[in-house]
This record gives sequence, C-alpha cells and structure tokens, in this order.
Amino acid sequence: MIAYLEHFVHENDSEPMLQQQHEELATTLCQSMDLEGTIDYRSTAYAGKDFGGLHASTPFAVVRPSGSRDIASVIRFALRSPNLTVAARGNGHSINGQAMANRGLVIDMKRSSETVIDVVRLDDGYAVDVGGGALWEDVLKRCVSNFGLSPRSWTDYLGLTVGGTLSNAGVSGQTFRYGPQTSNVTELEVVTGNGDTVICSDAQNSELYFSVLGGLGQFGIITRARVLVQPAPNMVRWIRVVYSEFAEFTRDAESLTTRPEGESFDYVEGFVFVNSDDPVNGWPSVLLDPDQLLDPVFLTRSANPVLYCLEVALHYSKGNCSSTVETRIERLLGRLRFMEDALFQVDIGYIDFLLRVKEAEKQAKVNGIWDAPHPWLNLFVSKASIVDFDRFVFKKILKDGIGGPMLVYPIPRNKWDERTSVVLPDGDIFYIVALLRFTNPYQKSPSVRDLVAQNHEIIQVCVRNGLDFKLYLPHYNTEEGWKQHFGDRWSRFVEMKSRYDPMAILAPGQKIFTRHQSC
Ligand SMILES: Cc1cc2nc3c(=O)[nH]c(=O)nc-3n(C[C@H](O)[C@H](O)[C@H](O)COP(=O)(O)OP(=O)(O)OC[C@H]3O[C@@H](n4cnc5c(N)ncnc54)[C@H](O)[C@@H]3O)c2cc1C
Repeated sequence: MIAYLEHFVHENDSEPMLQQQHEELATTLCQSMDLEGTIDYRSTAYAGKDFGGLHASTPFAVVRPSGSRDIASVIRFALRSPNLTVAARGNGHSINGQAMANRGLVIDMKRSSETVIDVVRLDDGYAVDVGGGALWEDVLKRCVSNFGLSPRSWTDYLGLTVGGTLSNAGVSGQTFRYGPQTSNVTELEVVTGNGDTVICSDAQNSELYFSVLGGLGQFGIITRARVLVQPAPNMVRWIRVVYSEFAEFTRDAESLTTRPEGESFDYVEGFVFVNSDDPVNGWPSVLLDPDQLLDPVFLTRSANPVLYCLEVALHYSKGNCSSTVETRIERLLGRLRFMEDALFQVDIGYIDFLLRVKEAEKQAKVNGIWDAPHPWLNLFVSKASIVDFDRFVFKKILKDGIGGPMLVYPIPRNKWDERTSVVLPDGDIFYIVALLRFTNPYQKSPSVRDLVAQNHEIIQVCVRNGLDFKLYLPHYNTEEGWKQHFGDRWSRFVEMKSRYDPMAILAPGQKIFTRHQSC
C-alpha cells in the first residue's frame, strides 16, 4: 500500500489522476488506515491556501477524521511511509502556510467533530471539554446558551480553532488579567507524532503538555482541551479614548493592565491610528457606532502624525443598577489622561462584543478584502523597547497607516506560564503589536511584495536599533532564524521534538524541521 501511495506522491507529478484512480486510492487508503472518517484527493485546493494568501501548496490528500482514533491512524500510516508529512489544519487562518503540508496529508480538524461541550467541575470552578477542531465562536455560543458560562481568555476574532490558537498562545484584551489562552486550559488530549494518544496536564505527562502549548503543532495534534470558564455576563460597555502622546497612552494602559481585579476594566487593548480623516486609517476608525459623527474639531487638536486609542470594556449584567455601573466607569475613566472629549462609547451584548470582528469580516467579504492577501506581522515588544518602536516604526515607517488596525497594548509577563513553548521578550511587561494589513484588490495600493518587504524592513529596524522583541505567530525560512527566535530554549525544543515527533512528521508548514526519511 505504501509503495502504491509513494507512486502517486512522487512519480505522477505531470499526470493528473483519473477520477476512478482517485476513488480507488481513497477507498484503499481508508481501509489501510482503518478510518471511520473520509479521505479526499479532489477537493483539496482549500487546504493548500490560507488566510495570509502569500503561500500555496498542493496537499496529497485531505483527511476528515471522525475523532482522535482516526488521527492516530493517519499519523501511524505516515510513520510507516518513507516521507509523508501530516498537518493539522484548524481554520487555515495562518499567514505563512503554517497549516499546510505540501504533498502530505492535511487533517481537517474543523470538520473532525461537532462542537460537543461537556462541563467539568473543578475544585475551584468550572471548565469545559471541547474538541481541538472546535471554532471558538461555537464554543462561546454553546457555553453561554447551554450553561450560562464563558471562557475567560479570548482572541479578537473567533473564527479560529481551539487547537490552532493553543498551538500559538491566543491573545486579546483579557490576556492582562487571565493570561493567554494557553494559560486558561488545565488538560489536553494529544495525539503525538509517535501516533500515541496521551492525556496531559500540569500533573500528568507535563513535559508533553507544556511543549504542546504554544508548540506550533510540532509535538502532537490537540484533539481535546479542557478550557477554564466563568459565569458569562450579558452586557458590555465598550469604550475608546484617544491620546496624542505615546507616553500618556502607555502610562494609562500599563496602569490599567497591572491593577488588581475590581480596580480595572475587564478588557484592555489599544491601537495606533493616523491623525487624519481617512476612513480606514484615520479618526473614523475610532468611532464605535455608525451613527457617531466625527467632530472636525478633533482633526486639529494635535500636530502629531499618529495618535493612540485605548480601547477598554467593562462587563455588567442587565440586572445591575445603572447608576452603579456608571459610577464605576466614571471612576475608572477619571484616572485616565486622554484628550478632552475624545471619548466614544456604546453598550453592547456580551456575545456581540466578542463577535465584533465577525461584523467587520462580513463587510470585508463584500469589499473583497477578506479574501485578498494579508501580509500581517505580529510581534511581542518589551516595555523597554516600545518607545523606540513607536519612534522608528509607528511615527515613521507606518505614519500613513496600513489599511487595517495597528494594535499595540501591554501585557504583564506574570500571566504567562514560562513552561510553555511560547517565547517572550525580557521584562515584566511587554507589548503586543499586530500590524493587520488589508489589501484592496480593486484599488491602487502597494503590491503585496512591497508590504512583505516593509515587514522585513520593520524587523531589520528593530534588530539594527537593538530593540528587544520576539515574533508572535513566528515564521522563518532557515534553522538559524528559528534558533535565534528560541534562543536558549532551542535545544529543549529540539529535544522535545525528538521525543514526541522523532520522524518530524507534524506541521511541516512551520518550516522548523525536515521530515526524516524512512528506509
Ligand atoms: C482575522 C484573524 C484574527 C486573528 N486574531 C487573533 C487574535 O486576536 N489573537 C491571537 O492570538 N491570534 C489571532 N489570530 C491568529 C490566529 O490565532 C492564528 O493564525 C491561529 O493559528 C489560527 O488558528 P487556526 O485555527 O486557523 O489555525 P491554523 O492556521 O489552521 O493552524 C495554525 C498552526 O497550528 C497547527 N494546528 C492547527 N490545529 C491544531 C491542533 N488541533 N493541534 C495541534 N496543532 C494544530 C497547524 O498545523 C499550524 O501549524 C488571528 C488570525 C486571523 C486571520
């Protein structure tokens, strides 16, 4: 069987398979792997693309497993082959081909199961067990509607899978309080690159557990996660305030993200925008409600090329006394030094707040910019370097905007578990910087190649000026790049790889290791 497969993987480059051959192969492979799910050789094009739209590949086949047993079978099958690789594909929302397997097997995790959620009682609260392929959006809806519970730590956009974000970190405006999503699970079920299905946690198989969290899919495929939850509020006051000076913005943002619970908002983020009336990059991007009109007076308030918006939110319940909520918000806002009257706010349902990017997605799909390439760059920049980053990058290189959000907000390091595979810059506080570029296919705009080059320029400027930073959702093409990224944690990463995926079968699209050839 393996020899038969190799024939198709390697020798049939120029001869497309006939439909009958496809079907024969699918049936034979399904039997050989003993799959309960399906394998598809024809409708595979989607698995050779991703949200970034910068890379393409040709998977050999897409497997739609019925559960973790199928996933283990696929990995064991690949282990027996001379050089097959296996990529778990969450929702393919990576930028640089990380979920691809050129000529390998792509496991479509999103279709692996329905989002079935079981509540688990812990000593000090509750958690839910969810499949690795579940979309966070579905987890949210089911947790709230079935149990009145909600995960504590989110990403801004919820069309991402549980396994996909846990393989990176998963950050958003709640990270300052609860840590990234990798700090908000207590147990995982993982199918390793050896084909073993292992339950792991802090107390059980902890080496695998911490390697997998933020492990870029290198050690195993997450088939289930136990996610911490808490009672869900039903309303949110969503507020944006504007600063003309970076120092004041960072002072207030750092203060809000390091105060004890009860003395701050429930969500804190921030972004940089252009001091103009440009609808995408300028002041209009700060408005929270289409009915809010921009007062022209704001446009003349500051001579700075870019301004800073602090975005905060407070949870409350419809039953709360409105004057108590107002008093709390006034007290919290009263300690901030934003530009006078540059305050915008709306009340919104909790689920709508968490799904806020979905609205933008709908609009972007209509405009064609959702499906166009996204040369995004995400960084963690230490507090010690963020002023220089503002000076060199926001105020110079990006002073005209990027056609999308330029997020920047602080995170205390003590909310991260240093035993996971995620690497962070030094210091007690670092900033998340996300340059979320959108390119408009219908308008004259810089080429994607120029934007990728600008990302390289930003990285080079950071390196040349000695800024302390790490790439988030990292992407390197050379081993040297990865070694530098991991620094003194590289040898541990390599050791864990040799233990849990010794043939380097998993997540080849990360381009960290090369599949070992079997004889
Ligand atoms: C619109 C948008 C908004 C975003 N917002 C945020 C945000 O606010 N915060 C944030 O932190 N990130 C954000 N991201 C980035 C996102 O977290 C990552 O791109 C994530 O990898 C995408 O999830 P996915 O489920 O599509 O994974 P994929 O892109 O499909 O996979 C990512 C990597 O994880 C591996 N993988 C996937 N599933 C599993 C699994 N079950 N087990 C093991 N490995 C697996 C893949 O092989 C691949 O290497 C955003 C991305 C987009 C496109």
